[in-house]
Amino acid sequence: MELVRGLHNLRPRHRGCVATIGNFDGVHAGHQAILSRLRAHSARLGLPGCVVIFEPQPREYFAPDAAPPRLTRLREKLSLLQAQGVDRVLCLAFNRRLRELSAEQFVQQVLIDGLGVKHLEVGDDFRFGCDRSGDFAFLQNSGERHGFTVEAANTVAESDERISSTRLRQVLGEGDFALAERLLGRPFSIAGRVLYGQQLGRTIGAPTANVQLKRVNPPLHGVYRVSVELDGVQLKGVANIGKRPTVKGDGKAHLEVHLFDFAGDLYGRRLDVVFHEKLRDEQRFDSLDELQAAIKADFAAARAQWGL
Ligand SMILES: Cc1cc2nc3c(=O)[nH]c(=O)nc-3n(C[C@H](O)[C@H](O)[C@H](O)COP(=O)(O)O)c2cc1C
Ligand SMILES: Nc1ncnc2c1ncn2[C@@H]1O[C@H](COP(=O)(O)OP(=O)(O)OP(=O)(O)O)[C@@H](O)[C@H]1O
Repeated sequence: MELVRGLHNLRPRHRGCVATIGNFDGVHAGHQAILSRLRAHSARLGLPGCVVIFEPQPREYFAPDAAPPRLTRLREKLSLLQAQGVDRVLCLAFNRRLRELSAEQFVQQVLIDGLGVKHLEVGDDFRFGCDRSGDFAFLQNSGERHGFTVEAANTVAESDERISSTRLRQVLGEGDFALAERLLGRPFSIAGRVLYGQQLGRTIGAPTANVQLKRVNPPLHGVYRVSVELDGVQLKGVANIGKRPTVKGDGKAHLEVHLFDFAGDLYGRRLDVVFHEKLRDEQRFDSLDELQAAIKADFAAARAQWGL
């Protein structure tokens, strides 16, 4: 899969493709349905399938402090899109210039001049352009004038409710990982590289791998039962996602994972942490002794659930 960052990096060889546009945060089952339509049209026309995404996502640009948590950061999103058979991703910086483009200018500059789109696949509720003025009817009309076809994919629902990134955030917030798995078509996980921590964990009997969380605002908070696949073996453990209010920290959210019956060195490795169950909220304890006792209880609870 090829990643093109910004319109200015598009070359004449990129012209001629089938495309879809959106945030695709989480690459959930609704997104996967669109991507499957994209693959079908790509095969029919013998043209590459291209996904246009934005970084930051529009709401992160408009309201950085009030934007919803990210389900997938760029790297995770790209690897999930690749796994869905996408040939090319055009990642556009969402900035003032982009936000000011009218729907008409967006079609002209991105779809026609940039990508030479022959078929566009969108969801039935898709809106774009300055003030979200471009909708399906607008796209169909543009297509007729510029020579591309447009198709609106049917809504994918679960229990009569539309699957969306927003719904996933809510379901994850409620700790319903079984439902999250149905909406995603895979278990929810967070991937990242293991960084050096403060080395305090081992002194309180809980050595942890500190997984780099590039998200300021993760979709989960608290203590969870988790697993990690390492060299083909499933390791079981517990994780805490939070600001660690008991110890002096940097005020940012951290993801720390303790794996049971494991003593290897994980520094520098990429882990994909799969979440299975929420055990409790993160708390501020008055002493390290109390924190240590709580962590010990978390370990016991998770081990019991895992049958270890
Ligand atoms: C299972 C588990 C539960 C945790 N719960 C809390 C908590 O409720 N409150 C808190 O302040 N920190 C909590 N922590 C984070 C610890 O404060 C942290 O692991 C410890 O400070 C070690 O940090 P270090 O690995 O950077 O040295 C938890 C960690 C684990 C592994
Ligand atoms: N459940 C679904 N069924 C069909 N199409 C969908 C579904 N969810 C999203 N899409 C389509 O996938 C494309 C990308 O969607 P996008 O990520 O922007 O929205 P979303 O998942 O609904 O997120 P949000 O909850 O933030 O609105 C859009 O064309 C959208 O209409």
